[in-house]
Amino acid sequence: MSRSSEGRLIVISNRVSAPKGSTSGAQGGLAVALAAALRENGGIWFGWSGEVTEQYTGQIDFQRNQGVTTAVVDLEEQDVEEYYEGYANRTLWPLFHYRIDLAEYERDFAGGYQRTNERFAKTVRPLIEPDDLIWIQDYHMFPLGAELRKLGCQNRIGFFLHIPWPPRRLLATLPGAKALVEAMFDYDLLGFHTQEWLESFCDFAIHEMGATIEGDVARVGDRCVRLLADPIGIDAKEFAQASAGVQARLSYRRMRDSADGRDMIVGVDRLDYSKGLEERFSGYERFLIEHPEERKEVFLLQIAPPSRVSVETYRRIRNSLEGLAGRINGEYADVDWVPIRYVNQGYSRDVLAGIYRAAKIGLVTPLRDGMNLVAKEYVAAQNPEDPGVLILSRFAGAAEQMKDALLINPYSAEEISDAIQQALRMPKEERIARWQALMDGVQKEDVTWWATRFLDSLRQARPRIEEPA
Ligand SMILES: O=P(O)(O)OC[C@H]1O[C@H](O[C@H]2O[C@H](CO)[C@@H](O)[C@H](O)[C@H]2O)[C@H](O)[C@@H](O)[C@@H]1O
Ligand SMILES: O=c1ccn([C@@H]2O[C@H](COP(=O)(O)OP(=O)(O)O)[C@@H](O)[C@H]2O)c(=O)[nH]1
Repeated sequence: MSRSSEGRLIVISNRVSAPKGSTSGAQGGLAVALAAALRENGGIWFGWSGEVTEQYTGQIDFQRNQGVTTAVVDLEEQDVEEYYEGYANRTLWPLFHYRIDLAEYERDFAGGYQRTNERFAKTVRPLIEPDDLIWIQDYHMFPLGAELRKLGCQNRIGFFLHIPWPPRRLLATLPGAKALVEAMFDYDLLGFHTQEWLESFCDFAIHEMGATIEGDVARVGDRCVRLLADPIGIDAKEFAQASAGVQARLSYRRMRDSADGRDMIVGVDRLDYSKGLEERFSGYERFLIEHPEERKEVFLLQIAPPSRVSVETYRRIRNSLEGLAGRINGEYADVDWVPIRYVNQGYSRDVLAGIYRAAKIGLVTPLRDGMNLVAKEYVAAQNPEDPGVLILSRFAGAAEQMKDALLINPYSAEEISDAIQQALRMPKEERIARWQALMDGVQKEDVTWWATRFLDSLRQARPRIEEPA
């Protein structure tokens, strides 16, 4: 990453993980990526501590860990309910994943979201120095840039969206959609994982707000913002190393022993309705029905740690998935074989690396996903001489880069079933050729490439000039 002499990097995101070494805990890929960028540039990572306090004080807890300074604040119960669980995860998350049937439009959520973003802005503002580069992450914080501007912040501010941008007609159902997009013109740079999400943003801006697009700049009246499609990657080198480490070797051996000669198919996802887990199980069941001769030759290991458990839709998906796994196992299992091993526990990425490597197939079938880092980790963990096959949803952001996977429509049980059969029968030469092409991409377009492209582009933005009072 090209280090700038210009100033520090201030990263702001809802979740802040103290980096304890990228593969030592069950931290997501985003946390790893941001920690790497901060180590490189120096600076501060600000956000919510994940803790609840009786009354918001704005008191910051600073910590320094492995070259990264984190600065976190506690939120009030009401903030958590309205901002995180409410507007972020009951309104925006379903809407941006094309599930308006699940999206809840409540004034209290919108109000709490705005209030919490104002609180974040006031709290972080005194930490910002004139030369700092500010990088705000994700849908929890759309209005934060505008709030910082109101507090006189003239720094270059970039925003990166980690989830899809929905089609215009869907976004138009959100009360206050225009104001939300309007606020995005206070940023200097907007980053999306894919060209598709970027074009959907432009479509809304053009047709609902009268914007014009000139090259990579969107303009509404006298306000403009630069746009960048910048797919996030993983730390491929480190992940490949981790998959040769002790933890990974142990988990690889454990899985091979317990597989007892059968082929393992693996899925690893937060327990989230966007990940298409029910459709995945149904596709796998279709495979068992269409290929009875394969029944005892394979099994599906689905790792699905619970996520956002205080939100009702997440409790529902957990119940329905348990029911579905139980029914499929009840119907097809024998005394010496169960078709699905369904695990609600999270594992460290070292352990996951060994599990990925032991799996003949990586089954990644989200109905919509901003990127999906698991798809990239699965590829990075494979044995180059005998790699497994990645089956990937066309509707994951990762599909724009990973064309050598077996790309499927996750809504079609038949396509999932056919792809499983094709992967199991795939000759070794084809597996190696596909894997090599995928691995080249995962290595080249890694997490450093992602952060560097974004930050270089942000640095090129013209600094804003203080308006005369
Ligand atoms: O913080 P949580 O509410 O527990 O959720 C975990 C993260 O989920 C989302 O991840 C997204 O970012 C990934 C990295 O860019 C991407 O690969 C994936 O497709 C997205 O769903 C969310 O956007 C993060 O903010 C959350 O921390
Ligand atoms: O038990 C688990 C399950 C997942 N992950 C990590 O969580 C991240 C999930 O990222 P992805 O982009 O696939 O989906 P998200 O959960 O962010 O929507 C990946 O780095 C996984 O390795 C983990 O560390 N332990």
